[in-house]
Amino acid sequence: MVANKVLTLVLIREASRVLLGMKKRGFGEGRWNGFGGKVEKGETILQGAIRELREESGLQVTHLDEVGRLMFEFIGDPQLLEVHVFTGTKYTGVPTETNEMRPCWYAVDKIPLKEMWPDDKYWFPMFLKGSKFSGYFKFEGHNKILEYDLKEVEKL
Ligand SMILES: CCc1c(NC)nc(N)nc1N1CCCCC1
Repeated sequence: MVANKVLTLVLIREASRVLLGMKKRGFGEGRWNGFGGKVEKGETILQGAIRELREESGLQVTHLDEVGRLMFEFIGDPQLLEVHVFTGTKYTGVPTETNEMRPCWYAVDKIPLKEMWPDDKYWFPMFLKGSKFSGYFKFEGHNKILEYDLKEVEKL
């Protein structure tokens, strides 16, 4: 039995814009996404989210709210990915390009969904509405969703 791989995804939001990063290498390269990655031993999921945001964007936050939980299965890979999605509005620092990510603010009505992971077009509207959401996506490769379910929830 292979344990889930726990990952974080942080979306920093201001009134009418969201901070995304262009992934410059590795998993998800060439796609806009929030900031995040693996949770390391000895840190909580929230601490991992705060760390990845700082490492990948230069922004520091003291508080994040968990707004979503997404499970991903990739056909042929026994390890499920468990992504904890967070949002925050209060930060210090300025978005800074790193060797992982090139940050850019996007207006909420101009989110580049076609240049993002295919699942985003399903849950991003829930994120923008301020809903909490929980979902599962079965991928074949990195571009094809074979099946999914997704629902808005009162409580994660
Ligand atoms: C699990 C992959 C993934 C994905 N779908 C497949 N969709 C989005 N938006 N982000 C993802 N992560 C966010 C955590 C860090 C890795 C990439």
